[in-house]
Amino acid sequence: MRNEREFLQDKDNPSEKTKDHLILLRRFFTNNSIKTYKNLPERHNIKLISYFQKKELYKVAGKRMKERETSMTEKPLKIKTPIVLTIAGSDSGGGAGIAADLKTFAALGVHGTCAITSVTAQNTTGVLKTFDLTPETVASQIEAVCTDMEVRWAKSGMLASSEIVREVAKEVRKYELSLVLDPVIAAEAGGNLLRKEAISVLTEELLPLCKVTTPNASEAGVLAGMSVKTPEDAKIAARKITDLGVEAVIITGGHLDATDLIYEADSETFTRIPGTFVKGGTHGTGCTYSAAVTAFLASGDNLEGAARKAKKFVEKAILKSRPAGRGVSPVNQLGAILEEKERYLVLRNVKKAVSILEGSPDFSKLIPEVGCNIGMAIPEANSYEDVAAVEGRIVRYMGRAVPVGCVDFGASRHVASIILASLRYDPEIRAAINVKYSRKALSACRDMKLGISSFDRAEEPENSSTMDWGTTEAIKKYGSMPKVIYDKGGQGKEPMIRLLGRCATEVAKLAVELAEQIQ
Ligand SMILES: Cc1ncc(COP(=O)(O)OP(=O)(O)O)c(N)n1
Ligand SMILES: Cc1nc(C(=O)O)sc1CCOP(=O)(O)O
Repeated sequence: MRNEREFLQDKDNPSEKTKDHLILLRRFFTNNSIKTYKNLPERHNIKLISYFQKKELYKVAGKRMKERETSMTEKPLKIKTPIVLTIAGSDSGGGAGIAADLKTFAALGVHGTCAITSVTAQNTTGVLKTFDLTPETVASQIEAVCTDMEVRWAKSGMLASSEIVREVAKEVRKYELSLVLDPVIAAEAGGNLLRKEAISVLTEELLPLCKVTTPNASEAGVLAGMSVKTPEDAKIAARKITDLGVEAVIITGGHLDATDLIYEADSETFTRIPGTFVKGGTHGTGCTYSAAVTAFLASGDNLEGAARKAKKFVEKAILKSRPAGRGVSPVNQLGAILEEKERYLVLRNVKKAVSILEGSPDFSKLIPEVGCNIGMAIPEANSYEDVAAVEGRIVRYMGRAVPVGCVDFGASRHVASIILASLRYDPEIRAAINVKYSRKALSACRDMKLGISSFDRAEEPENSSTMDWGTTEAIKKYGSMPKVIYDKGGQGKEPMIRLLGRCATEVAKLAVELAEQIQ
């Protein structure tokens, strides 16, 4: 299909012209508003075509007009956000209980509501005092939420007393809630959260109404009446717990081998979900996990899917925890989800940067023999997996810059090392590209008034990583963050120029500008 100008300049073959013209017009109407229709005949010089079918034009226009009318009269599409409820205690330290639950719900895109069972005076060192609310207060909150909003999935945390457990069981029946029960018995840092006498009420009156329960090893031990010290014990305990009437149990492995164990009573199946022990604050982990399982189930995941996603989410939330207080720091739910968003933004930026490079014929001349890569890191990156770059690098092919593979995290070593080293000095500098070294290129960098520094491979100590050491050396020598770091190579090592910046598109534009300067 020719473009409009080629078409109008072609004075031969009117029948082909008409056919092409009609296709052009159809495209026009598909892509543009009907209002511009009146201007169309002049633009397309319709008189040129003797048997231009006006009818055809009107047919297309009419159809488009009708489509627009119906789309305007249709009711706007309602996308439902799941509404979930947490029935739990408050933690004045903001790490566990409803604070953790509501943060988790918000991070995972469901609307969270709450019924508070107990107010705890708590911080990172433990629970100092608890003030239980009356069962009536708890029931009232559940009623307020459930009579107004469509709540299907709920979770329970700290239930404090036999009376509250009984009341919650009544409300779960009344509103036919699908309940995820986190059997909160004590806080990790110390302090009872469920009275001893309430344990049997929990197992006999509430547990049989639940879809899932999410104990850790010691809570599973209490529910099953045995000690859970090994993965084998966990299997036995899981069966015993479902014998109490709950449909499924997930015994979290944080206190065992980091593997979670799901047991579903109906199918009598065990599923193991391996994980890794991660370092960071863990206060609120149990609450966050059960809230995440609830949010994923409410969003339509099956139990295994919800459990897998919840585990990953909690691991990230632990990694992202921030020091708070003198005891166990709380997990960071929003940090966990923001990192996902950052990764998406970084991927998008690197992809855009690659298309800037692909679109510049001049740039291909700056590609070194070993190829070039462009990378960008997420904020606070600390591993290659936190830097996105081009798999297999960018090479020169038929006078053009061609990315060999896709943009992905973990795709670079050299450029990623340069970025990770730069980040340590200036967290704003998150992107880099390597380009071919030449005296001309270096002097163009000077003309462009870019701050330049360098390192000498001959001075590199043994057993160091060249990129990490070289970047660090160059930054130290310059006294602040240079825009350009070069080295003149070494035995079997190509000399190289690296351009640094805040994002991948910034360094891509800089590289294209440099390429244009040295033409
Ligand atoms: C009010 C309140 N509810 C529950 C807990 C227990 O939270 P959990 O997530 O199990 O975390 P740790 O307390 O074990 O860190 C709580 N502490 N407070
Ligand atoms: C081989 C090589 N050396 C570079 C340097 O800066 O010295 S850049 C480079 C190519 C890019 O590698 P990657 O895909 O590992 O980032």
